Amino acid sequence: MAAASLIKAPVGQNPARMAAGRSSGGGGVVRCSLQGAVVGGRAEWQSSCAVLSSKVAALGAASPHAAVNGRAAAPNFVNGHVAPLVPEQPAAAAEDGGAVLDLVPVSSVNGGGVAKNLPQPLRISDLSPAPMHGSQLRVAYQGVPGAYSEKAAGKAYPGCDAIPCDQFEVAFSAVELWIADRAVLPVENSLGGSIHRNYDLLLRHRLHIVGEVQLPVHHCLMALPGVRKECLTRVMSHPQALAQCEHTLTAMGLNVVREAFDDTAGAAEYVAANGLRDTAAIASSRAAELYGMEVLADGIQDDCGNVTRFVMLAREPIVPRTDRPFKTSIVFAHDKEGTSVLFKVLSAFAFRDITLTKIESRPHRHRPIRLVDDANVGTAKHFEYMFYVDFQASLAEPRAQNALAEVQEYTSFLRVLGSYPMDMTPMTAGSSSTVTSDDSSST
Ligand SMILES: O=C(O)C(=O)C[C@]1(C(=O)O)C=C[C@@H](O)C=C1
Repeated sequence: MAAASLIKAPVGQNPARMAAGRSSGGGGVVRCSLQGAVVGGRAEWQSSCAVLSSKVAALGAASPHAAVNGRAAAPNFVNGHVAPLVPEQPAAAAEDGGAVLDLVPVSSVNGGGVAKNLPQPLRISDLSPAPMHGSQLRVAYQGVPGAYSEKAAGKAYPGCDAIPCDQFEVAFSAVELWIADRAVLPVENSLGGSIHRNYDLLLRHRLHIVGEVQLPVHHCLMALPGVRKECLTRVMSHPQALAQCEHTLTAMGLNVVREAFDDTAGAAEYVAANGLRDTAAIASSRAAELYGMEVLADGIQDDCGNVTRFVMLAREPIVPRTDRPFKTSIVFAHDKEGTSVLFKVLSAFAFRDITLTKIESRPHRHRPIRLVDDANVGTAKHFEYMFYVDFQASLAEPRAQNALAEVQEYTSFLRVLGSYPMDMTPMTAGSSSTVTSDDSSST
C-alpha cells in the first residue's frame, strides 16, 4: 500500500495511524471497496471501517433504501483525520436494500457473488455499539472533587465515574493508558480566553475530541468558618478563576495577594486542611460544602455570563453525523512565507458558508512537528505558529470535507482534532442540563 500521507503526524505520533492520502494515485488511505476490504492490524481495520462507513452513508444519502440504521452520511474519515474523497464504488446491495459491508477478507468468491460458508459480513450497526451513558464511563479531569472540571464531566457523561488528576497531562495519559475512557478538559473561558496549555497538549497527544460542554461558572469567595473578610491577606484559586473575579475582588476592597493554585477546589481544600485563617479561596459552592468552608460572597465572577468550554477526549473518534449541529476542530501549520496562507485557508471555509467559531495561533518555534513523507519517513519540522480553528460543520458534510481538502493544498501540516456534537444547552448560570455526548461505548 503506497503511502502518500498528506495529513502529517506530529512528533511522537504513530504515522501508521495518520494514514491519509490523495484519491489520485498512491494514497496512504487504506483502500477499500464495499465488496470487501484488505485489512491489516486493528488501526487499519478501524480506518477501513470509517472509510467504508462514509461510503455506505454516502450511498444512504443517495438512495433511501441504502440508508443504514437511519444514520445520515458519515465522513470520509480515517482515524479521526480527513482522508480525501475516494471515487465511489458500486455497492453490493443486501437483500434488505442496505449496503453490505463485507469487512471479512473472503477466501473465495464464486463468480463475483458473495463467498459461501464464511462469517456473516459486518454491517454498520455492528460498528456502532449501543450508546453507553455516563454511568459506566470513567472520566478523567484535572483537579480535585468540587472542581468545575468535575462538574463538566458530570454534565458531559451523567452518572460517570469522575477520576481526579493532579495535572492536565495526567488526564490525557489516563485515557491513553486505558485507565480512563474519556477526559474532560477546559479549553477556553468567556472572560479569561483560551487555556493554552491544553491546546498544546491536544497537539502532542493522539486523543480525539468527541464532544464539548459549555459550563456556566459561578464562583464563590470562601474562608474557614468565622473568618471575616477584613482579616484576609490572601486569596487563592486557579489563575483562570482569579482572572474571572478580578474586578469584583477589587470592588469588594480585597486588594490582597492573589495566589495561584492548580485548581479552584484544590485551593479550598488547601486552606481548610492547613487552617489558614488569613486566606480565602475562590471555588464552587460544592467545594465549600466538601471542605467545610463558609461562603463569604456568592457569584463573584465579573460577568454573570461567565462560561468555560470543555472538550471531551477519547482514544477513538466518533463518526460524525448531520442529524444535529456539529463542530469540527482542526490544527494546521504552514512554512510558506508571504503567501497569505491564512487568507486562503479562511476563504476555503467562507466560500462554503462555513462559520468559524474560533481561531487560535500558538507559537511553536522551538517544538518540532514530525512530518511523514510519501515513503512514511518522518522528519522533524519547525513551524513558527500552529493555528487552531473550530468551525460549525460536520465532517459528514461534503462542504466540510471539500473545505479541508482545499486547506490541505495550502498547508504543510493539517490534523483534524475531532468532529463532534455542539453543546446547545442554554447558557444560564447554574444550568446543569445534560449535553449530547459522544454516545459511544468506552473505546
Ligand atoms: O479549577 C477548576 O475548578 C477547574 O475546573 C479549572 C478551570 C479552568 O482551568 O479554567 C475551569 C473552569 C473555571 O474557568 C476555572 C478553572
